[in-house]
Amino acid sequence: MMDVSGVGFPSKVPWKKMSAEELENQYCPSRWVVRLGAEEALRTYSQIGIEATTRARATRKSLLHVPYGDGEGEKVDIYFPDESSEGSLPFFLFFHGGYWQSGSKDESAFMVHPLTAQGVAVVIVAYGIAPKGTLDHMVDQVTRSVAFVQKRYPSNKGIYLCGHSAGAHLAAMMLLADWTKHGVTPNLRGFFLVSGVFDLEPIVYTSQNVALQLTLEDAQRNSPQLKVAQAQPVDPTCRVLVVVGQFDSPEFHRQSWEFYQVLPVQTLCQGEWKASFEELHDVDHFEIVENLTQKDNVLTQIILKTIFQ
Ligand SMILES: Nc1ccccc1C(=O)C[C@H](N)C(=O)O
Repeated sequence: MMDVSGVGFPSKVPWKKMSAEELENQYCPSRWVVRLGAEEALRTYSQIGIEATTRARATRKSLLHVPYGDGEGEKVDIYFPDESSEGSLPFFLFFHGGYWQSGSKDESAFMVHPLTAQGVAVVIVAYGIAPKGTLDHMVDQVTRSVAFVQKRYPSNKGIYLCGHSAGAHLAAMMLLADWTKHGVTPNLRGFFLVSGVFDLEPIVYTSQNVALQLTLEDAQRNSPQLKVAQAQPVDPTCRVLVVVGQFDSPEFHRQSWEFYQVLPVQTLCQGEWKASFEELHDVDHFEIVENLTQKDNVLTQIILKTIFQ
């Protein structure tokens, strides 16, 4: 593709100059894991997710497979702190990753133990992955899951959305949601966008698109990178944290940094979101979430501080 940036200036869209192999590589997070081989990294990730979920279900008060809609698979698992009054709590919703085509709520309860121990209710959200589900439908499902939590727990102490990888994209799309047609305005107080993809155009040219079947128009319509500057701010004190792992690929770093740059942040008194950007030291695309099983982990602590500030 042609470089229109001019000689001597780095292209604003470096991926357009990449070979197909390089683009594929940049958007394959497991190939950037340094501590393990790619396949072993994916296996370990799912194993840690399954163990955390098994533990959460065995030790925490929970409501499992609660429907948030009539569609197949439109379910959430809700985990509560011990001896809590069910409604008056901060709610932390997690949207799993896996390029909108893998992963499930049943292996994604990473953060349940440390967050519920501190008095936070954790909701792990399932959505209909590709090739069965389309991206537009996933965005609609996630929107309905957030509205569902607000309707079920109207006295909540804040709703916090966290997504990883493709799930961070889905969470970011909630900055653009039109809540009026859902009959409720969720009490959104924070977004934790972990190693996300916010401009979907490059994905169209990778093997991920075999299952996704995104057209360029689908990708643009679903790119918060292109839309968020025009979005209505949610709540003046709502926090948006964009975070990426040190060992994430350069394209993943660019995705997070550029999304942070277009967030309409500015100052609190102008009524816009308080945003911050963090590169987490010494973690890759998978460890960044695996470590949420630990209470002393940096990101766990950032999440707790944000919720209880
Ligand atoms: N399973 C995941 C869970 C979370 C986030 C990404 C993935 C991926 O599999 C990404 C891609 N297929 C990879 O091999 O890196």
